Amino acid sequence: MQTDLWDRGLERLAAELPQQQFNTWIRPLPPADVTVDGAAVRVDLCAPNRFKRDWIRSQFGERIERILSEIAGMPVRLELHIAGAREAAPAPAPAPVPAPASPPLPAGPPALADPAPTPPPADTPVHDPVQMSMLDLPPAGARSSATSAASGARARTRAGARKVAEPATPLVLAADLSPLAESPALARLAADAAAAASFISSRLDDTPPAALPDLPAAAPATRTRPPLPKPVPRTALSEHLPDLPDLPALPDMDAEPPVEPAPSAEAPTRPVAAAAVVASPAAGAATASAAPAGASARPTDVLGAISASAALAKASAALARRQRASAEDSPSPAPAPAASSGTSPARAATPAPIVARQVPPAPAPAQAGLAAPALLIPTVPPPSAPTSTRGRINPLLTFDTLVPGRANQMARTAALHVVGSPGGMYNPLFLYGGVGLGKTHLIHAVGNAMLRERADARVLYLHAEQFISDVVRNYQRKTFDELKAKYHSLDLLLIDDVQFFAGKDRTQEEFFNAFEALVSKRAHIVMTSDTYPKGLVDIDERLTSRFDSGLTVAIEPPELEMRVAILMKKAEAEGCAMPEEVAFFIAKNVRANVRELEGALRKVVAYSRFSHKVINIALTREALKDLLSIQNRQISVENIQKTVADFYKIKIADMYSKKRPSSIARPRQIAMYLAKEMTQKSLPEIGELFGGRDHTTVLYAVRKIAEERHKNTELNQQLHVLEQTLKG
Ligand SMILES: Nc1ncnc2c1ncn2[C@@H]1O[C@H](COP(=O)(O)OP(=O)(O)OP(=O)(O)O)[C@@H](O)[C@H]1O
Repeated sequence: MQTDLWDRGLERLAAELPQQQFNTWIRPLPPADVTVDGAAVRVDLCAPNRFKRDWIRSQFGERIERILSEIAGMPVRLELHIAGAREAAPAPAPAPVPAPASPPLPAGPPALADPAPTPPPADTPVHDPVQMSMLDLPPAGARSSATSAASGARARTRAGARKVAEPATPLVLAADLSPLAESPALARLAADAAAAASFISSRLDDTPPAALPDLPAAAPATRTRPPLPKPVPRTALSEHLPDLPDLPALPDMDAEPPVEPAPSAEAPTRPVAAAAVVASPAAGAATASAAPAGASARPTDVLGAISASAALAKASAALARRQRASAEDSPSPAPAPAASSGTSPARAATPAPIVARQVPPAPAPAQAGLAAPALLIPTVPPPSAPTSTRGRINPLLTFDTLVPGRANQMARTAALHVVGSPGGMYNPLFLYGGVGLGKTHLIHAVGNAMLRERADARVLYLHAEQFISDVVRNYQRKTFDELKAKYHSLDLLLIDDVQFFAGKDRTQEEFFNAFEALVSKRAHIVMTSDTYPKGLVDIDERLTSRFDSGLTVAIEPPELEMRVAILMKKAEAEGCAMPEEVAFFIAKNVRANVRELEGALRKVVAYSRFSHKVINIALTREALKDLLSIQNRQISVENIQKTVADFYKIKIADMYSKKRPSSIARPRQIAMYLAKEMTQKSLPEIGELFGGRDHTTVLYAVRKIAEERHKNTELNQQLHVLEQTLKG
């Protein structure tokens, strides 16, 4: 009966876990060994490395055991091993191991937890083919293929094993943590895992203690391992450089911004938050232009070169803003002669009333998948690039280059739906979320996909500030018909950061008119904002209620797996060898948003190139030391307690008190959650700092808030605010 226990368990896990988590952690595991004793079952599972073993144990151990127990109809004990270690030394007969509920591991200084307990030698980049498979995540519906892949190799059943007397769960989940106590950082990791183990075991206390089996001493596992997937080939980006899509020429930085000051004072005054369209290529160009300089520099110049690179990135962002402002003079696609004139196309162009776009010739199949994200653009395009046909849509920001994950799953699905049936459901589509989470990328992806579907579609992307500028200019020139003709005739309007309309009455009026005109003729509108419609301030309710009338979807900060996948994908496109543990290290320490992840990756790559050293944890730690030390300095549990107490208007003392009314207990749970998310403290350490609470209380709070965050928009918003406040 137990022969297919693991396969059936896989099916349940595939159904219960978010797809990306399943694909990242569970699917690549080789089939488990199942050993049955009359009263209980033991399942032996191998993870490819220690990091994964510990992560799977702490994050999924309890769930796996529960699911398998339900399927088996008897208690199931999960044993997790490191693949190589287990194969090299067949498991001896398990001896009873005492399992302290919370091992007394040393509390270390607030250093960074290193997710890879044993970093490889500096010159040995490690590529885990299993992990690399993340880069090629299957589409929705792949669960069945995932499980059927696993069903090729059946879990085996062994019967007749003798029984053991000790309770199994604490033993299994707390086992094998001792090596982690070697360093304080690892000790904290171990403490967390042990705390999780203890918590899990406490929840499974009603399992009959004598019901679990021991294994026969001479029964080493034999298993059929499916061949590991081949590592994704790392193609040098330079091979494809000539084939990269053309990008807009960069404007003259010294030129004055073209938008004239408006008497109505409605002209944009705030700095543009989302400059992705042009900023990203520019930032990429900045990195690239720093590289040759750095390449010829002495290794001692590395830090200077990196700051130069950062300065260049900043300059290019400013330049991008200029470029966007310049585009105000040419809100419509420039006529071809102007675009190819070799001067700044934005300046040469004359505003045209209708925005019509055409897809440029599709790249050859070999390059189609290469659409490199912004980080990876290594060169400035020639000024004669034919930009006019694409207008403001960045051809690099496509669905192909957008890594999917739980954080953007809904938004991405909705966006694909818009492409599939524009003007149909979900109109308008309102995407919101914190900075750098991919909102701009996603609406460009919609634009690109739409143009690919319908070359003659009239599609316009613009930042809200560009719309404001347009309104101001037409107001000054009294050319409202032009404005109407331009916007009301679109098939798809993609407008970024609509929170910038705040307080701009005339702009809101015009946008309202455009909105009504477009929706009534079944043209589609996709908007982004930093908050949900009802959270927008100083925007007329008749607009915000319309924003909310289609589909409103949040984009969340990416979870660990997604951050790793993004890093691996961007590094791969860069043609750079990124060991998996380095990706984990960066992803664990840079959590805020994708833009920061990109920045961290860019630094590491530059550091490696300038110093001619291979990328490993030590180099990464060195390259990111400023970033990491700032994080450590700024975010302490005390800081979190104070910030949360201020936010919810309770006393700081309530963070340590035993009071239980929900007006106090809830902020306290939120503070515990943030402490776990934003610091390197272990659960017991956090419990101690919250008035000596047990680690299980902290774990409960962390899970509760994490789960609720996905369902409760208001809580999610509050957490965003708190996180941004804490990050400064
Ligand atoms: N899921 C993802 N996969 C790959 N790249 C991503 C993803 N999400 C974001 N990025 C990249 O991160 C960078 C920032 O994304 P983007 O500009 O779209 O963020 P945003 O949400 O619009 O931020 P802001 O609110 O500051 O404008 C871009 O280079 C984008 O390509």
